[in-house]
Amino acid sequence: MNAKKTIKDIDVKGKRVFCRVDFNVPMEDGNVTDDTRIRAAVQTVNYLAEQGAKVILASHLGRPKGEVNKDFRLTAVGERLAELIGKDVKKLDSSIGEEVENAVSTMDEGDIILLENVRFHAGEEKNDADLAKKFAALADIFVNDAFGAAHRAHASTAGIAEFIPGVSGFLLEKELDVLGKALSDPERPFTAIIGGAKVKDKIGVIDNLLDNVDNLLIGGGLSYTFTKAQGYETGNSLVEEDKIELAQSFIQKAKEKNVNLYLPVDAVVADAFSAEANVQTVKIDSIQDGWMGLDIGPETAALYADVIKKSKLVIWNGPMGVFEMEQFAAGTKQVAEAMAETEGYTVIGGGDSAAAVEKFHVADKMDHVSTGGGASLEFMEGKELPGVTVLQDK
Ligand SMILES: Nc1ncnc2c1ncn2[C@@H]1O[C@H](COP(=O)(O)OP(=O)(O)O)[C@@H](O)[C@H]1O
Ligand SMILES: O=C(OP(=O)(O)O)[C@H](O)COP(=O)(O)O
Repeated sequence: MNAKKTIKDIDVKGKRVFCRVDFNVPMEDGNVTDDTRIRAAVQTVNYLAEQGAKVILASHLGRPKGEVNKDFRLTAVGERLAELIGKDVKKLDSSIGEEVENAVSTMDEGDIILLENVRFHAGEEKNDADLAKKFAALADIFVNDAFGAAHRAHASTAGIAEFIPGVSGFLLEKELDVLGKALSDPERPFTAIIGGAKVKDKIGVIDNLLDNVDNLLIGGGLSYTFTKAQGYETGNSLVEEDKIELAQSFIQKAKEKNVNLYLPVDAVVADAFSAEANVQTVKIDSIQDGWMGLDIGPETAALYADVIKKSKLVIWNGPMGVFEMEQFAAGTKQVAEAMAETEGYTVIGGGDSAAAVEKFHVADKMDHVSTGGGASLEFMEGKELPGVTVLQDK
């Protein structure tokens, strides 16, 4: 991938800048529970404002499926950003239309506006040209600093650059630099840990990882599709039925490639997806009807911790369990602590994984906490990231 122009390479003074950030942060009861991604954007936002740009920030939050949904408004995010930068952030209730055009037309140099969730428009995820054109009409320059969403070809991450010139922000530049260096000639043993709940997004990544890594550890919601592929029952656990065969083929490929593929040997199961559920620890071949796996078991966690501590490079994306609930947090905590202890170079990717290492107070022990989960995985696979491809070459 060619080096891309950054905000340092252009003059932004007096210009209207449409700056796409990834403020898709974990929320609970309308409050931001982890502000890692907001803090990660501060450098770019401050720089643009200090240079005298008119800063128009845009982000998605969650997956509201193209409709306005009050649970996915960016209001609390804007408030948190304002606290962090110590400047006013004018939060709007829409991302296109008259309110937005009027607000932009009265901006002074250094002013900051935060648009409403761009995914309230169905055209965003469809990369609709009309919507992209409307975003572009608000600004003179497109700055992409949304590394976490750079693997999405959406109207505000990619389409917009068809109409106005695009450059990268500091966060996007740093992520590409650090991840690129770690992976260009990986230190070995090289271990990848994949978990979380976005099974469809992540399972495909495994194919390419099997060409590169020495050890692959699978946990989280993703692991039960593999459990099923091993021929065991999974009760009510998260399983993508149409990916079972693919999981079987990965088990085979790992053998052929001499990759150590580690799958859970035990699980913490519950009779409901709830912090108050009844819970027990079972061997992986003994998940009963009516129970669901919500964390890796202690034997699995110990095994994974041991592999991590012996690795020279470890990348981790996706929690090992529903760590937000105390009863299902132990597996993720143990993996996080092993990551903190290993002498190997450690990279964490993903909004929830970053939140997990924050929660367990080990974020500062990691070599790099990436703001992108899917994005860092796709980058590691060597895939082009649409949000990067559209930017101007140096
Ligand atoms: N066994 C499981 N069943 C259901 N959800 C799970 C399970 N394990 C982890 N999760 C959930 O996965 C979510 C994170 O998944 P994902 O978005 O893929 O990770 P990231 O944001 O780090 O890329 C967490 O909110 C966690 O509660
Ligand atoms: O949280 C994100 O990705 P991640 O869970 O892979 O880290 C990004 O904001 C992208 O969100 P999306 O996966 O709904 O497109």
